[in-house]
Amino acid sequence: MATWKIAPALAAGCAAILKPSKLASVTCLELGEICKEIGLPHGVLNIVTGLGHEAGASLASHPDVDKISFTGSSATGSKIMTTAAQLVKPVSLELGGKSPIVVFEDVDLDKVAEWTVFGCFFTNGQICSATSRLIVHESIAVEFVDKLVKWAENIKISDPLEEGCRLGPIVSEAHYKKVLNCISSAKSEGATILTGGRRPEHLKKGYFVEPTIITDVTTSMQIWREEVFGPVLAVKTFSTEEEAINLANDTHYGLGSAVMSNNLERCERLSKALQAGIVWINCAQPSFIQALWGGIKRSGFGRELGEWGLENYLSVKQVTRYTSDEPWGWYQSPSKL
Ligand SMILES: NC(=O)c1ccc[n+]([C@@H]2O[C@H](COP(=O)([O-])OP(=O)(O)OC[C@H]3O[C@@H](n4cnc5c(N)ncnc54)[C@H](O)[C@@H]3O)[C@@H](O)[C@H]2O)c1
Ligand SMILES: NCCCC=O
Repeated sequence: MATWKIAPALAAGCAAILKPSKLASVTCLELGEICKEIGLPHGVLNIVTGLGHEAGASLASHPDVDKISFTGSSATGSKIMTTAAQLVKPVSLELGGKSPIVVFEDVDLDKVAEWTVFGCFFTNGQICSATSRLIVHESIAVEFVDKLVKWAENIKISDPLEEGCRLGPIVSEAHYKKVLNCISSAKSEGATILTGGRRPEHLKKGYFVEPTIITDVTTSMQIWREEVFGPVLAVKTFSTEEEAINLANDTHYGLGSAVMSNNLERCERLSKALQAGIVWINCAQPSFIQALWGGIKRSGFGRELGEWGLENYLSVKQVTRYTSDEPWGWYQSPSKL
């Protein structure tokens, strides 16, 4: 995702400093090597590794950094915005989400089961736009959720270097514990873990969590409201389109959303009604370099990718040249007195 920022920044003529996550610095350093190989002039792209509260915070508050483009959690985004405000520094923020996937009763259940599983469990749910809140029509809920459980239990969980792996480990020990904690809080609040919720039996080490589906969820539960950033799907049912929209929008996030229905007029209505920066119709997660990316509400602001991504690093300047031979004439000339 670093290239979502670096490519348009360099194309717009800016020099850039990339500060990767401490958990994912190596690929960014490799990107630096590639830039050297292709002859990018020294100093145009600078990569500073380090801890967020040290390296990240220092960059955010540095008077020579003219613009901050941040991808990360809403909590850190808020800190960065506070820091940047001191110097009236522009920011664009790509933050967290708790994205809904709304499934109507007229769909092909198997096709939509695969999209639902992919939308939430792809890269272990460690995607900002993971469609982690399933809102399914009550008339198909039992059959659909039953299928989801079968799809989830069929996912190959293994060392990501193993052939056919579709779910690897969580990024760190701390995050692994956070994911398990979210699941146990849901349980203690009265939700039901239909499948998953623990380490797979065949993997004795590594931060693996089985794909998890949770029902009997209420809208006040943490599992419905807060981002897990792990392979955890929370399920609620609806009876009318209006109820589905209200459930989908009842969140302080607004990044992704998906609607699954064979009625394209209904999809169109929902794509307008859903309060999110991204709407997928009859799919979830495919993203394209030409199509804008970004959220509303606490998922942030600003858009990356496509021509919108370039605008983050451009500043429009007004230049006015006076072309008339006539004087301006607002004041009376003293020579005429
Ligand atoms: N909207 C998007 O496009 C998008 C994409 C990917 C991830 N995300 C979000 O990112 C989060 C997961 O990533 P994470 O765990 O790395 O997030 P994080 O907020 O913990 O860290 C993100 C970055 O901020 C830095 N940082 C931490 N404290 C800082 C501070 N005080 N000042 C400046 N920088 C600081 C970290 O070092 C890291 O590089 C999730 O919430 C996810 O939804 C959003
Ligand atoms: N497919 C893009 C995902 C970006 C957020 O994590």
